[in-house]
Amino acid sequence: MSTPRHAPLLIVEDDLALQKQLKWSLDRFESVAADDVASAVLQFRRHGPAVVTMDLGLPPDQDSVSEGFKCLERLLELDPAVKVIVLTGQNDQENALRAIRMGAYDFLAKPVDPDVLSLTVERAYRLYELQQENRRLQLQQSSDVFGGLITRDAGMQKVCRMIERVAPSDATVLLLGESGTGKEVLAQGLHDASKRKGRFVAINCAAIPETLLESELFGYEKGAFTGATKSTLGKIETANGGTLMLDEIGDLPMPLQAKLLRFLQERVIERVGGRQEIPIDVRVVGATHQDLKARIADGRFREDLYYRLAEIVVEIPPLRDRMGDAVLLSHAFARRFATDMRRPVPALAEDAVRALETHRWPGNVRELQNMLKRAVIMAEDDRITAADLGLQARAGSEPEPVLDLRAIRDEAERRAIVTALARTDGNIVRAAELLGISRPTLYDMINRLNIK
Ligand SMILES: Nc1ncnc2c1ncn2[C@@H]1O[C@H](COP(=O)(O)OP(=O)(O)OP(=O)(O)O)[C@@H](O)[C@H]1O
Repeated sequence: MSTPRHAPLLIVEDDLALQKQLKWSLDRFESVAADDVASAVLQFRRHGPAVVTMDLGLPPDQDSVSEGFKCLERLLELDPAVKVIVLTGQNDQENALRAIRMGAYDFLAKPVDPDVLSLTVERAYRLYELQQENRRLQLQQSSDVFGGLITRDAGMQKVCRMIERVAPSDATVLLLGESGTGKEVLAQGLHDASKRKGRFVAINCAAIPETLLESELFGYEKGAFTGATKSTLGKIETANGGTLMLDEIGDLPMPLQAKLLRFLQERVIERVGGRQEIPIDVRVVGATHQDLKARIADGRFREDLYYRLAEIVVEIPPLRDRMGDAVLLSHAFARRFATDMRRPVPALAEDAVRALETHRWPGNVRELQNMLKRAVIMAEDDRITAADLGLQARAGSEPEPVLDLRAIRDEAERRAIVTALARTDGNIVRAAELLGISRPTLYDMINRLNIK
């Protein structure tokens, strides 16, 4: 195995002859040396070693182990991932174990067998590298592709993985989800993960008057209409080489739907008032909260355009269906807004948590974000209450979510048994088979759960 380029071996040994010997027997590893705590810390800061071999008896008190333990503590403080191999005296089991308890990777008794030492160092390097790689992968997974998107919900995480998977392709993606569910965040994430060189450009088709939308999208030539004093690029051309997000595409007027379809088929545009066809390489992401199938049935959306846009359809779950996310997001937003406002980060009071868990979130994450901003401003004594959120706990309006695991388990078991019995028309033997349990166990459960 070769030495990792950026992380040398640090040898801490005050006996210079021994230091030399160690360096020599470990010469296949790039190494630096130190002979006391101060120089070890200095070398550590300078070189960021992956592995350290260390004598416990260091000056000024070579006969005790106090300096050695001090050194071990300091190095692990600087990098808890570093692998320290402690070299102890013969029969010094107690100190060896103490070092391991403090976080040392391994110990060897002096005089050290060079082959054993070399092997131990190599193993330490391998472990260090694996842990680094692991950390790198974890960071990548929770990377900023989604610009700080927060979720622990399985459905939403599936959406993120799906976006990451389709990102490198050129497929047109249609994001379906209620307002405020994070469609724009996901479209931007798709662009970032695609590594396309051009820009991410978003246009809200519902927010621009129909008369202006065509020139917004396709651009115009000088003199195309009154006020067109110079040629201007449209959003499609601006996004050339990148990604174009057509938000609220369900609201695109019919004449523009025809023009967009032509663009998606031929990948060329003509600016308003222009005659030249301009080839464009752009990844298109459509997004809408509308039911496009219903709009097709009503004759308000072109079916052929739908199939051009819907190469990949991603359905984004509304916030009320994301388990635990409302409270998770609330903590995150409380932290963010309080930090921005240079105020202490408030805690969520119990009635606030309950109200957050039961609210229906018609405006999804955007609604929650606004609510938390207001609450951080309103909150007194570092606590956000349901009243600060403007969510009065409505007595009896929603049942409180059950958190009792036994009750949840009983309910799930009851449902499975009732379903199995229904499927097998009350046949206990077949129901037990279906459930993967024995017949007596099924009888016991039927009794315990009081299933009639
Ligand atoms: N999971 C999330 N974690 C953190 N912030 C989020 C998350 N989802 C959305 N947001 C934030 O909520 C706001 C609304 O998100 P976004 O604009 O992406 O929603 P949208 O679905 O595109 O809304 P609309 O349909 O109304 O355009 C943004 O400020 C966004 O940063």
